[in-house]
Amino acid sequence: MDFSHRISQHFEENNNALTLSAEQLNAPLVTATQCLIQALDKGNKVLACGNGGSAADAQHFIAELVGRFERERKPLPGIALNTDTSILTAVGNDYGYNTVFSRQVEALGVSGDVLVAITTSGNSTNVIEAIKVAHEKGIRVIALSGKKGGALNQLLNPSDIHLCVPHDRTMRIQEIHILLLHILCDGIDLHLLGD
Ligand SMILES: O=C(CO)[C@@H](O)[C@H](O)[C@H](O)[C@H](O)COP(=O)(O)O
Ligand SMILES: [Zn+2]
Repeated sequence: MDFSHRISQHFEENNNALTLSAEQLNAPLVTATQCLIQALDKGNKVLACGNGGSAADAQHFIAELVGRFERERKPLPGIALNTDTSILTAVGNDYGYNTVFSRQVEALGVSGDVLVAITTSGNSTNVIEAIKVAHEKGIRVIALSGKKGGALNQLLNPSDIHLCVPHDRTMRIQEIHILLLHILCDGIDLHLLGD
């Protein structure tokens, strides 16, 4: 078994995906950074959700808002919708798994908030349902996806922001999603604290 060759292939594939993402996602990342800054400056909050690895990414991002990123600053308001097991099990059990995020957007979201919706396929129904409720409530959506965006292409509004990683493998998409979220954190800190 040639592990060494396979490992090299992972690095090379990641590198190629990263180069393409840098070319394609700079402009939407600027818009996403401005969207978050605008909401936070007005006192609004950030909601985030995703499944599996994307659930980890959502809570990682929110921890960097509420806690801190690289430098000391005030805590920023955000809630990861995939972290409360009582809500997830009650809503999942009583209303179905497809509603576990949308019901929380309904309960917690207000106009002017931002929903960071993370799905590598663009097709997870519970994330899609959360986006639909966000639209109903005047909540702007920053969607992180891959695999050409899936159902998000039909669903997102012109005022939403789509950060679609140009790759088809879930792991490569997730690796770049965490970079994108760190770039957004850095943009917020740059606005609040300067260079
Ligand atoms: O992390 C991984 C695979 O790398 C998995 O846990 C993965 O996140 C799960 O299969 C998710 O359910 C995939 O959902 P999505 O990205 O298509 O919305
Ligand atoms: Zn993963």
